[in-house]
Amino acid sequence: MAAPKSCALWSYCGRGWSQAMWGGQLLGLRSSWPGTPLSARLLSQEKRATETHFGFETVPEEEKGGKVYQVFESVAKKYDVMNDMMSLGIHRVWKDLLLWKMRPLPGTQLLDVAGGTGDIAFRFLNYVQSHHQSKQKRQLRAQQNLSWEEIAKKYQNEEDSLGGSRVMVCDINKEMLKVGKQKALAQGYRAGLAWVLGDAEELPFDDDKFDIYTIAFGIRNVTHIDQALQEAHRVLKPGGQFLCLEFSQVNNPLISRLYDLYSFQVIPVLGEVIAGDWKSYQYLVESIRRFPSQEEFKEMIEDAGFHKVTYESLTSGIVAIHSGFKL
Ligand SMILES: COc1cc(O)cc(C/C=C(\C)CC/C=C(\C)CC/C=C(\C)CC/C=C(\C)CC/C=C(\C)CC/C=C(\C)CC/C=C(\C)CC/C=C(\C)CC/C=C(\C)CCC=C(C)C)c1O
Ligand SMILES: C[S@@+](CC[C@H](N)C(=O)[O-])C[C@H]1O[C@@H](n2cnc3c(N)ncnc32)[C@H](O)[C@@H]1O
Repeated sequence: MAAPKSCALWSYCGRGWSQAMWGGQLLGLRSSWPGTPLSARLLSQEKRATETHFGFETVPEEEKGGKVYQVFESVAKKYDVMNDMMSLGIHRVWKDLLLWKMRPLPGTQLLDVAGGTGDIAFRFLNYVQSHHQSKQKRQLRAQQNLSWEEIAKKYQNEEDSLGGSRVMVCDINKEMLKVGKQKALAQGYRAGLAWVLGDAEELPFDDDKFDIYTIAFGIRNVTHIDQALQEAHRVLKPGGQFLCLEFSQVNNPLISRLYDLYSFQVIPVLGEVIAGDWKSYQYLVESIRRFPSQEEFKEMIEDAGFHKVTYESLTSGIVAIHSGFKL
């Protein structure tokens, strides 16, 4: 595996360890195993406290980042086609709905974390461009005395066609970003778009920098979700919005049974047949089941300091869009 050499991965391992030490001490105070020396008890509890989940597997915290990296390195090239096949295109509707909920204003600075192959960023650029163009058309119609040269000039300026809006795609995985950049090139996205390698738990940006932070199908894969939420809060400007699209909890028992059947019996098979990768798609469905419910995740967002936290369940709760504001 080509694990990222950036210090980001090392430093979050570092933080994971110190958090675990803290957790271990807390557990140590509460525990009461007779006959075991204190040092041994603390050591064993520290060890347990550094464990986390990778799907249904229990792994040491410091190993999760590398395992997640391997998954997305392995699926990167087939990622987009897999999503269309597995969801019968429904993931496109969910992503469109995220944009409709966002309703970016002219000049919006968006940070799309775990942005992968750029689906959210491209939708953002389409949205701001089409809204800016209709506004421009209205203005041009109002200015009857402009020459054709002046009109043509207005349409030619690519940067201007976005009304000052920009999107930064940030992802920890080089291969996902590589596919995203190739897609951008092929589909003609250039202006207002930047790609950066970075960890959601330790974002390489200053405080109070972005108007909107999005994370779509990304936060489930992060080792310390609370840390990623705090980072989201830090980099947003006051008044900025946090938006997260993620798998959630199905609220209808019949659909839930069908959903389980489809998830566990069909998805890994599709993963194997289309991407030659059963394990990564087994991880996908397991990680979905491990992710907190709508209400639990709402609380976590509030704990990170966000206000006016709400969510909307889509497709019977298969996914949900969470929103919060930094005040
Ligand atoms: C490695 O990590 C990852 C890799 C990735 O490629 C992607 C992600 C992140 C995910 C996204 C970006 C989103 C796109 C990906 C997905 C939606 C895949 C995950 C899918 C699920 C967890 C299952 C839910 C899927 C859907 C709601 C999409 C619609 C699918 C269907 C309606 C299935 C229809 C298929 C058949 C009828 C084929 C035959 C199936 C069987 C024999 C099995 C039994 C199935 C049924 C009885 C019907 C299936 C019923 C449901 C799925 C429930 C339907 C519920 C409603 C209509 C409300 C990543 O992290
Ligand atoms: C399922 S993909 C989602 C991609 C895209 N947002 C979409 O909706 O199609 C999950 C992405 O999260 C990224 N990721 C996982 N852990 C991360 C972390 N700690 N920091 C940043 N990105 C991460 C993966 O590399 C992958 O590209």
